[in-house]
Amino acid sequence: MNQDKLKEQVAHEAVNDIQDNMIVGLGTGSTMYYAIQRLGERVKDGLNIKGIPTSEQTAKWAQQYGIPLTDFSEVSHLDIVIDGADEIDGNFQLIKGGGGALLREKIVANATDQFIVIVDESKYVKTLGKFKLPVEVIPFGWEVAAREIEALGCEATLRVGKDGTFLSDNGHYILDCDFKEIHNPEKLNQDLISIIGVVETGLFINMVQKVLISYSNPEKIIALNN
Ligand SMILES: O=C(CO)[C@H](O)[C@H](O)COP(=O)(O)O
Repeated sequence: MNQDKLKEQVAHEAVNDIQDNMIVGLGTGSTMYYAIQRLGERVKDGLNIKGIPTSEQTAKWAQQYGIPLTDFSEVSHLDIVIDGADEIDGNFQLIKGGGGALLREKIVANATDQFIVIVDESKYVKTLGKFKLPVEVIPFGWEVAAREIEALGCEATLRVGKDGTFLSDNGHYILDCDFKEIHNPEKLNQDLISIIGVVETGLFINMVQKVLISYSNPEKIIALNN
């Protein structure tokens, strides 16, 4: 089974957890696309929910599929948040931000006690770090922040989009940081966040309640509860 099919299956499984009257955090990325599509079908069939999107792209998809949206001016707690990830390890620690939405994703995930992560088998790793860690930084003086980040033991590359330097939905830059292997994600997160100019990191530490992983051979979805 190809990776897209695995993403679709795990996304559909997660949407089964959504019930009437919930406020739902909607993550970002290609796995979430399938979840939004499926959730839109359930809304069409009468499910009454409101979503909070973690990116402009997710907001567009949600509107396209008829999912009513709300925001933090109306809501302070979310009943459930569903999101993809770039890597997850056996301690439920994550790397996110491949799509550049890590800041809003972390704000939304922090507002629930039901943060559900949906991944295909390729994302479940022994040690984090093969995927370059996204770190969101203020554009002014980003070079200084990058040098301090590199002093922690990585190569930091400024992310480029199709129109030049990539800008997050918040108007910030993203540095993709190649640490190769991250053995103490909690400490690294602390070290990074203490650098002036760093807005947020793609390390999601001790935030996940449940992960759903789709496998192809044999075909199955495994739920791991934290
Ligand atoms: O963190 C993210 C976006 O900022 C995504 O959840 C992550 O990049 C996974 O994306 P995909 O489902 O497309 O593989």
